[in-house]
Amino acid sequence: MAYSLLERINSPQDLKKLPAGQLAPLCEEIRAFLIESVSKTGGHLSSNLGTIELTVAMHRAFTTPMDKIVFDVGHQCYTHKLLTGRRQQFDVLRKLNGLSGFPSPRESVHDAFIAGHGNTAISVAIGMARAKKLKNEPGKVIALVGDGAFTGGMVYEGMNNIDTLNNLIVILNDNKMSISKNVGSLSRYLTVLRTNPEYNRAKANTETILSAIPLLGSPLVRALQGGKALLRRGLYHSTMFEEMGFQYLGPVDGHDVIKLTELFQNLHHQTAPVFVHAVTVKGKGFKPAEENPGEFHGVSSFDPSHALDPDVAPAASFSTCFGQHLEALAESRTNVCAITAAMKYGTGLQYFYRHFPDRFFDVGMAEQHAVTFAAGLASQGMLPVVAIYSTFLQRAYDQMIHDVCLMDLNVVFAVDRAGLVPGDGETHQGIYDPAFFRQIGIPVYSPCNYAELTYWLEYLLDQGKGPRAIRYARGGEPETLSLLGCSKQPYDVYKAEGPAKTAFVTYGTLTAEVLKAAQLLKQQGTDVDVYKLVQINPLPDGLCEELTRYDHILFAEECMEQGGIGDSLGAALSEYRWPGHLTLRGVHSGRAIPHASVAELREVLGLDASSLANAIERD
Ligand SMILES: Cc1ncc(C[n+]2csc(CCOP(=O)(O)OP(=O)(O)O)c2C)c(N)n1
Ligand SMILES: CC(=O)[C@@H](O)[C@H](O)COP(=O)(O)O
Ligand SMILES: [Mg+2]
Repeated sequence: MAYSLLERINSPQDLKKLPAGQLAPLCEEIRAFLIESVSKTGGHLSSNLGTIELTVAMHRAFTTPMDKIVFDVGHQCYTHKLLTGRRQQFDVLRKLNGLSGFPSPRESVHDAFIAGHGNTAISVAIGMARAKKLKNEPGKVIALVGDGAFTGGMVYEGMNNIDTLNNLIVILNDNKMSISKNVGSLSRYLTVLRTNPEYNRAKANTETILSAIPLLGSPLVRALQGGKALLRRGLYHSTMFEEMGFQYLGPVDGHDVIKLTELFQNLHHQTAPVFVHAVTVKGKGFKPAEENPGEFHGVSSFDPSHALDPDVAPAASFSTCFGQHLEALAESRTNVCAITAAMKYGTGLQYFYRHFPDRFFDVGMAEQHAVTFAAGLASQGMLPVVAIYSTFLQRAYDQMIHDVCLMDLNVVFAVDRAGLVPGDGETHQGIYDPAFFRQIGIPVYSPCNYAELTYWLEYLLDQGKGPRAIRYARGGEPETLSLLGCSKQPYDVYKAEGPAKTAFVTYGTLTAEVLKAAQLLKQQGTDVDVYKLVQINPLPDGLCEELTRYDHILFAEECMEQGGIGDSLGAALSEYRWPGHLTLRGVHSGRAIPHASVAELREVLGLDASSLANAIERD
């Protein structure tokens, strides 16, 4: 398809030169381009289709990089990237050395701040706006935040600190969706704002009447927004956002690019922090995505003419295996509850939800609350299973210590996306949890295939006591690991044919690479025994004694090396005054992990079979 207008936009300045009458046609071209391109590369689709007009209007009314546009989560930044000179890179979206799927200041001066985890944009924007004030710098800071992101507590911490920053603009992109339908009282409140005529009519009239009076209008409007809450409340229902110090404008049509542009251009005269409530449709303009925005939130490549069938069962994966087995276990274990932080389908909990809706809790993008909520449940005898991606669990570090461990409460952490993940890049890697669980003292189990996940999940529910974690990779089990069957012991040894003075030690799906490395070494005449751990913290009893018989041990893990499980093995072996040589292979801090396939990431990090085999040869 020809994109005659879009091809004329190679910088934000080009957009400003476009006649106003061509803005809506440009948005349609962007929409068609995104459907065509993302259907080939995969990526985030429905969120980006829903923010095209908002983004065009922002770049029409504001001037980056002087004005800062801060995206919350950042998965909806594709139009922003198209308008800032990166159209030609979309064929390598989320690919090694290609375009990131999230904002990245390393990629462009127009990307104000990195993003990937939600609820951060308002805090970032306040910091930037305050810095502009302190440095007496011109320019606005605009935070684009979704309604799903508004279910996270940090958003309220930020709004509590907006003070009188009249260079701050928060745009709420309200599409009633998180990844699945948005949840909680905030979502219900936004529905009132969208539909209650009191907010719609009274607000618009009051603002229009008052700001139409040139001099009197603005001081009076200022007074309404400022301390004169009683006066304001006498005039109309004030919104939660006004009570926090914003001038609230909305709800406005988030797809009317002309009106949005006019609104944003008027904000150059703002006298207070402004909150724009935009209403959009997630998946706008692509019928299958409009009808099923959750299915099209994150997509792999697909044929746009044959939309995904939402009733088709998801492919087998660790998440599906976890979700289906937890559902089965919960039948007789009536104290088991399941908690997700806005990732019902991502964690496979849709099965539990359909069977036990009363014991299922989607708390929104609120991982800290999820963990402490679980602690509250456990303190009263329930057995909560908290299913959170490794990367998102990072933000509940204190809650795990303070609210779960100090009282030794019965909480099971189901840590999904544990290890390297493709596509999402540096903000989403599941590489820190073994180190922080080890530091906190939470037992961790790492099944390498579905059979082990099934066995050890049941074990942890029935035998475990206090906080405990089971972690598993994104996607499906490697064929070679499925063939290993289920290790019902804390660790297993796969002996070489001949006597071995070298051992590989590893856990999880990286075992597939390690077994391949052992094969490569065998072909070169070197026998290596392979130890596969399931219980990784604390190290299993008897492991260290057994390992002291080797001269050389290579420990490989798809996690941070510093503080990782290899570290704990090193410490344990030194207590045995083991004279041998330990080689650690993991992820090193300070190394940005690019967006790429897991196989490519393992090569980049030296965790692929040949690198591991060479590590033995070399050392
Ligand atoms: C802290 C955190 N938890 C969970 C996620 C996973 N996640 C990515 S996008 C998303 C939903 C975002 O909804 P919203 O902010 O409304 O944006 P929309 O996709 O509707 O445009 C979630 C839960 C995340 N990125 N960060
Ligand atoms: C943007 C975001 O954080 C989520 O959409 C995340 O990309 C989901 O990851 P999975 O694709 O592994 O479920
Ligand atoms: Mg949303």
